[in-house]
Amino acid sequence: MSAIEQQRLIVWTIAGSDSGGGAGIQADLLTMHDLGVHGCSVITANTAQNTLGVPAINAVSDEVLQSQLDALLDDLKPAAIKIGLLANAAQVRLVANFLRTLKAAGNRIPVVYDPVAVATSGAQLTEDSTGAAVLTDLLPLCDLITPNSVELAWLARTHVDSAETVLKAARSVRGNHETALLVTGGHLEIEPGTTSDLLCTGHGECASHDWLIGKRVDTRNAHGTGCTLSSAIAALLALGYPLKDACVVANAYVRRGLRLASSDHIGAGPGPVGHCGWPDALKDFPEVLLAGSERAKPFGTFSESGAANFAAEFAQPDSSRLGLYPVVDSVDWVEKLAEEGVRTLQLRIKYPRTDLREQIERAVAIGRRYDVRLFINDYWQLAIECGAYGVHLGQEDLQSADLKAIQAAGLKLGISTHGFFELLYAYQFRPSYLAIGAIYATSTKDMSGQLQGPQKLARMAALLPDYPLVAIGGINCERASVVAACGVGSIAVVTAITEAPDYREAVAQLQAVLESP
Ligand SMILES: Cc1ncc(COP(=O)(O)OP(=O)(O)O)c(N)n1
Ligand SMILES: Cc1nc(C(=O)O)sc1CCOP(=O)(O)O
Ligand SMILES: [Mg+2]
Repeated sequence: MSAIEQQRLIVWTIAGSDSGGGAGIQADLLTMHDLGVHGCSVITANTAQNTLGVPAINAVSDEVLQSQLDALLDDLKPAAIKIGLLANAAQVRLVANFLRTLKAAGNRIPVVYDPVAVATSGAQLTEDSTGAAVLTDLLPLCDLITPNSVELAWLARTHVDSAETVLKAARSVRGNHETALLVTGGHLEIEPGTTSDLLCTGHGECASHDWLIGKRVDTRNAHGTGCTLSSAIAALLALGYPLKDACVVANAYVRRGLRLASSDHIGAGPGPVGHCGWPDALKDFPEVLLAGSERAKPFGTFSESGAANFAAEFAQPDSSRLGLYPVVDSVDWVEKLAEEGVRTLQLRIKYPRTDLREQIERAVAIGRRYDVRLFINDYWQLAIECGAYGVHLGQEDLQSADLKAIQAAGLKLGISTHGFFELLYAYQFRPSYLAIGAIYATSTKDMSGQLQGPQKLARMAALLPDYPLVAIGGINCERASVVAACGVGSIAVVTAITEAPDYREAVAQLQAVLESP
């Protein structure tokens, strides 16, 4: 094994072999390789199949299944596990016991289960009694399960044919478990020309759901999409992607595979989905449905209050490259940095005093005098009243702020995002800029669990090449050129300037990085 391969994270697939090479273990290993992890396989059944059907399942014995799991555990410990076809209830219980033992030993390994029950051809792939064992034994041990609507109906023992019935069935399958559920929408067309995946996450009071709407690709080469999606999610979880990010990137990976394999001819029946590398085109990514948009109506998530406050397409800044963007907590800093020729600034006051309005008024006046794009963090009403250039809001503010009022007043709007899911969500509002953070660990604010790093930043920036993008979090003079090379036109900093030994020197260095071609 080469040095590079030894550093690769290991992901297991516990699934059936597809002799036709389009789905099952074969699709899983192609996906894992494509996304940069090392795939190991535990074969549950040697299916005899081609693009026309599945003549035989050929489940392996419990001993054969167990021996593969034991061999891998001895030497090739996984960073994530994907489970696909389990041919009978005994296999479900065996795999569940294995996972239970792993967890009892203190292992925290993400598990994604794609409850393969019916092939795209319509062939039944698992014994009927398997569904009950899945719900009682396996589901509680999984982080995510990814049924399509047919498999969801099979698990929930109900009919699924609309957004409402998908949601109801998904809730009944999840019960009280923390296991997230992603219902893939390839079999059900809720909105013409699109696929709608339902992602249910959280637990108890925090339970929520999101619809991911993607362009439907007109192709018959869709064999193996479920296996590809679930193994892509497992690979991404192994690589440290949060669950929602892993789901939207995997969704795009599959759509890219469908799009690029659409003209292939492999076999006389539906050919395999392609495995075509990292998804770097926005058109392959799903849109995250917003509750206030008209589009939410057929999904039952439309609310009058959401609609009353929904606004998109905010005023664009004069340049998509906002340059150096210091974020400071006082009017003094606004003035000192404006004097240094900084063109974009944010006033971020986290401990407001009684003279907050006056501070904002003074900052706005300085901004006007020096022709600075001055954004006010959080206090959108005062920003409107004082005539600021713009407002910066966090994701959670999007529910409470009056977006229509911000838009009507002509203020620019910047929105914080942390990862692919939030980026896609915030992009629906078409704000004046999108901030991506935290790129590195920062002492200014607790961003643990939300660190992106330059590779993810570059991948996100590639999706929106012409959009005003701002990188923030832990960026200093040494790191600035790496960050700028990721494709953002602006870098926001707090301590790199406010705690610099010489702030003028820091401004000059950071500006030089951002202005160099
Ligand atoms: C440019 C920029 N990006 C992100 C943030 C963070 O904003 P938010 O999520 O609202 O968090 P607080 O700043 O309010 O703690 C920002 N301020 N500026
Ligand atoms: C205020 C803030 N927001 C972030 C985000 O990721 O949304 S990171 C951050 C702190 C930035 O401070 P510094 O430049 O000192 O690391
Ligand atoms: Mg804020």
